[in-house]
Amino acid sequence: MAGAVTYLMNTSELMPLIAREGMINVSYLIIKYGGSVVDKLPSEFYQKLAVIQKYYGIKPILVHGGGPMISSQLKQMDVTTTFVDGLRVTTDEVLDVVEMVLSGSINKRIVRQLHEHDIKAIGMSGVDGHLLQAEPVKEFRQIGYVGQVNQVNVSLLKTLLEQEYVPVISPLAIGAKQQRYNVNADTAASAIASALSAPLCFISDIPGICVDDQVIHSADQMTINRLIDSQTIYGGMIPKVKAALNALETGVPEVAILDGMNPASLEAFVNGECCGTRIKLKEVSHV
Ligand SMILES: Nc1ncnc2c1ncn2[C@@H]1O[C@H](COP(=O)(O)OP(=O)(O)O)[C@@H](O)[C@H]1O
Ligand SMILES: CC(=O)N[C@@H](CCC(=O)OP(=O)(O)O)C(=O)O
Repeated sequence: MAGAVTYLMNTSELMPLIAREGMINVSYLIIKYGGSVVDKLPSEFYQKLAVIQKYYGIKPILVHGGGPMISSQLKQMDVTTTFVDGLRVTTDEVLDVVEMVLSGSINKRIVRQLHEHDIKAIGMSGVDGHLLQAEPVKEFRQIGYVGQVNQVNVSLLKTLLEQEYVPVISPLAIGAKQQRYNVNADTAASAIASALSAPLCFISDIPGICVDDQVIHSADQMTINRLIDSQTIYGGMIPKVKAALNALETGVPEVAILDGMNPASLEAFVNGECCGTRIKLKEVSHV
């Protein structure tokens, strides 16, 4: 017990227990972290997660990626892999590897990391309990078994959350005829955030959206489209910003891209403070 008290005093003191202006006022928080940081997150990140759960009373849901690990496994197997606009071309053979890497090794590794930090966690993919139901993306002829989520089993999620579990979700989904789909982890997280109308943060290996090597702390739809057109936003950042905008369009109150190497950013996001890049549909003018 003495340990628990010391821990509380050593974090952001008791401040967050009192609601402050700007602090997000929600029950759930969707946190997506990508393969770029999955094995690099410092222990303080998980400590902050515990603080958010235990002292802010917010129920986190983790959605993870693992793109680089899938690519390296495919390489070991001599299978060539390609991407179209940040989405992996997914054949049946690739799908097997995606499921093995994401729902097998990465998902369980994250669950163990959470357990090490005294956080009750349960790992599952979108296939389990029909958590994420999907249909093929419209470009399926070009990119194969890539899905877009059309339904989230919210009642299953809520049952787990009520039991104080943190769901750790790998982004595979199930279709109408039991077909599995590979879903980009950013879009899976966005669909879950929309289904729960909960804030969403993307934890990545960069401090936010960068322009000329500088982080921009806020970006609206118009700015994002311009940055995509000029190829200032490219690769894996494209599905991320598209997922962010889609989330905002479907009722998600707050979306940000945060730096996984800065554990303070998660708590700053919850407190409504400046951190990473906040995505907006339209920049609000203060004049
Ligand atoms: N304007 C940009 N600002 C920051 N990162 C960008 C930008 N455009 C593209 N990126 C790339 O996006 C990457 C993050 O996307 P991704 O690799 O898919 O990450 P994750 O695995 O965390 O989802 C960065 O490492 C960077 O290489
Ligand atoms: C369709 C599609 O591209 N799926 C992704 C799923 C993993 C993912 O999104 O991982 P990151 O978050 O690390 O990018 C893939 O196969 O790489």
